[in-house]
Amino acid sequence: METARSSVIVAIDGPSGTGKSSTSKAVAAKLGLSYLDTGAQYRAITWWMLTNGIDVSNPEEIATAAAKPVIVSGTDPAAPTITVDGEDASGPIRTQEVTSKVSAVSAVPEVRTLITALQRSIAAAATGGIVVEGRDIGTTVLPDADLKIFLTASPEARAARRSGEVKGSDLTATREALIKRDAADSGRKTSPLAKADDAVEVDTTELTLQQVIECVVTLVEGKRVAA
Ligand SMILES: Nc1ncnc2c1ncn2[C@@H]1O[C@H](COP(=O)(O)OP(=O)(O)OP(=O)(O)O)[C@@H](O)[C@H]1O
Ligand SMILES: Nc1ccn([C@H]2C[C@H](O)[C@@H](COP(=O)(O)O)O2)c(=O)n1
Repeated sequence: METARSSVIVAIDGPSGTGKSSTSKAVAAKLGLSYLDTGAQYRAITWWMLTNGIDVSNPEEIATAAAKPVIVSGTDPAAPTITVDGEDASGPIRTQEVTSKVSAVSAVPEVRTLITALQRSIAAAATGGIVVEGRDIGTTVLPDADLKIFLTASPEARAARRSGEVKGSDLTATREALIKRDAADSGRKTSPLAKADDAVEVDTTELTLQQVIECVVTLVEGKRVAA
């Protein structure tokens, strides 16, 4: 007999610009789930390091400072928030400077241990279910997630999407920057960007955002009704 499950944990991973945030937020809002942007947490710790004079080219210095900032994520998909030591960090974490340094900071094992523990505690507290998006959610953070999705798209499509967000941006430079960041995120030793063996891969290159959202909603609904 099929029974409705009260909560579901969804892990959505993939490279930069594949649509993880847009899709995860929309799916969570539509299904009444919480939402966690784990990239925002790595950006937040990177921003704290930069504003506190930490040399982000020095992994030992990063490791020593990693436990100092207090990072708090709000999980309402309609208004996700992120604060560092009580200060709203949602704007500063999106600067070019943070984007260019976040891969180096997030590769430090001590940083990953702390942020992973934070992510697991947030997921455990979300008793109504949650969509968690990032790079290592299905492989490392929540290996027992009910549903794992790995979004992909061609570098050209991803660069075009990102360029569309910033007026006058250079498409080639945008493409090179995201390929470089993906290579760093995939090549690090500790919990690299990777598809979990049991993840469903969705290539979004030729899909509209609405089509991706509908596809993921269908997959989640399938999991919400337990066999
Ligand atoms: N299928 C799609 N078709 C067209 N545009 C899309 C699609 N999916 C997402 N976008 C757009 O692409 C941009 C990047 O999407 P989004 O921020 O959700 O990606 P992401 O995977 O979370 O990226 P990052 O990992 O860098 O944060 C946004 O402007 C979004 O509206
Ligand atoms: N689970 C995660 C999420 C993010 N990161 C790192 C690697 C990304 O380049 C960076 C920023 O993420 P974005 O905001 O672009 O989604 O954070 C990670 O290592 N693990």
